[in-house]
Amino acid sequence: MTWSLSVALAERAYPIHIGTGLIGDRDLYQPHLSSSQVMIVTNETVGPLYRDAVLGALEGYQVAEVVLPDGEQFKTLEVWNRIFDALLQARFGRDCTLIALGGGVVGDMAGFAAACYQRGVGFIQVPTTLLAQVDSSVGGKTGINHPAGKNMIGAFHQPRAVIADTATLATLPQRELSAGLAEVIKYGLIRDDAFLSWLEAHMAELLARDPDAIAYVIRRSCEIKAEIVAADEHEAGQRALLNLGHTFGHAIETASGYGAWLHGEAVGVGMCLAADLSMRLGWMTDTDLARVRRLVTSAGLPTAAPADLTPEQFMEHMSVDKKIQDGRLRLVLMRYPGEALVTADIDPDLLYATLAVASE
Ligand SMILES: NC(=O)c1ccc[n+]([C@@H]2O[C@H](COP(=O)([O-])OP(=O)(O)OC[C@H]3O[C@@H](n4cnc5c(N)ncnc54)[C@H](O)[C@@H]3O)[C@@H](O)[C@H]2O)c1
Ligand SMILES: O=C(O)C(=O)C[C@@H](O)[C@H](O)[C@H](O)COP(=O)(O)O
Ligand SMILES: [Zn+2]
Repeated sequence: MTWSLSVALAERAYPIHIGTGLIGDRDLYQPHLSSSQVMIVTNETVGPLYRDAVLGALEGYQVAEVVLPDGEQFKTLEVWNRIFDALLQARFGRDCTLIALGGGVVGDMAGFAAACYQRGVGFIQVPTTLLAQVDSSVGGKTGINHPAGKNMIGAFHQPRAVIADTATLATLPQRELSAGLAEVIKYGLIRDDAFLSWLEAHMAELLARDPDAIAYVIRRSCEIKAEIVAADEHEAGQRALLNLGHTFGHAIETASGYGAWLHGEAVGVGMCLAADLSMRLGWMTDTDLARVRRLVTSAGLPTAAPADLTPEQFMEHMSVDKKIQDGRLRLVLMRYPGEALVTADIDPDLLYATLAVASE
């Protein structure tokens, strides 16, 4: 069974295909290739597993490949530049197409390279992690990290298509599966209490990789993300809700120097901290907070920040958050599980109180 949905962005609308065995389906790629020149951007883990399937779909095309080192710590300017070296070495022109084959790190870097190469070329997302299939391959946020902050250098550049082959998840390590579930939980918390209840009831099936359960959460997550992106492509408003847990989570990732914490793990902790602060503000109840923490735990994710990250260090890292306006920190918090909001109206003492218990 294949589901296809569309990200409704007028002349830049694009399909998201979700199903098993899609990675080798020539018909899904062909309409989105601008010429015979195709560059596969992958990493040293995913390339050996799935490049042949992609190559099978591209017979007759002039295909080149660039293989990046694997890990969040390599989402850097220096490593990103290797994509341009490869494109120039292959003498690829403005009508080439990039294929991002891998998780969110490869997708963000390849997408940003596509945004910049010769001032912009097309790219196709072929996400191979749960996190990338439910979140990072959709919506056109691309970029790289800076030592001082996550995703600090980047561009909005939408893919031409997303081809999410759920069969690729068979080789994904369990820790990475859990990391992907953090972003899935996020969608429930920001706008779908029924989905949240469904996740509570089916977490064991998801962790056991039941194919129907996995396909359902990818589809529902992509539906929610596609709807939000279509309404607010450049994050002028409601798209910021997709950042629930990320101001705290990005601080954890940056403080740890990238890589020790998976993005999804940091976001899981971040959502617990957002729930804690929402409770201190009198919005959520302690029952709601316990529910959020229980769900995050049930997905195999941590709920506590590193013990050596002080509130002052947290604040320092959070002070470069991209949602800051007029020098004021804005956070995504929750009125209750299933309804999030963005607010700058944050009592510093309550925020400090949340950060002071972050590692508990
Ligand atoms: N652009 C966005 O909207 C967006 C959204 C969420 C996250 N992100 C970014 O995505 C990144 C996290 O993505 P991620 O969680 O996919 O991490 P990742 O890209 O590092 O992939 C996780 C690990 O799984 C391996 N892997 C990938 N697919 C595999 C497979 N099928 N089988 C076996 N191993 C496989 C990778 O090599 C890597 O070691 C972060 O940099 C985050 O900032 C971006
Ligand atoms: O697509 C979005 O918008 C998101 O915020 C999705 C997030 O899960 C993702 O981690 C994103 O890269 C964070 O964006 P940033 O602007 O805070 O770097
Ligand atoms: Zn994220």
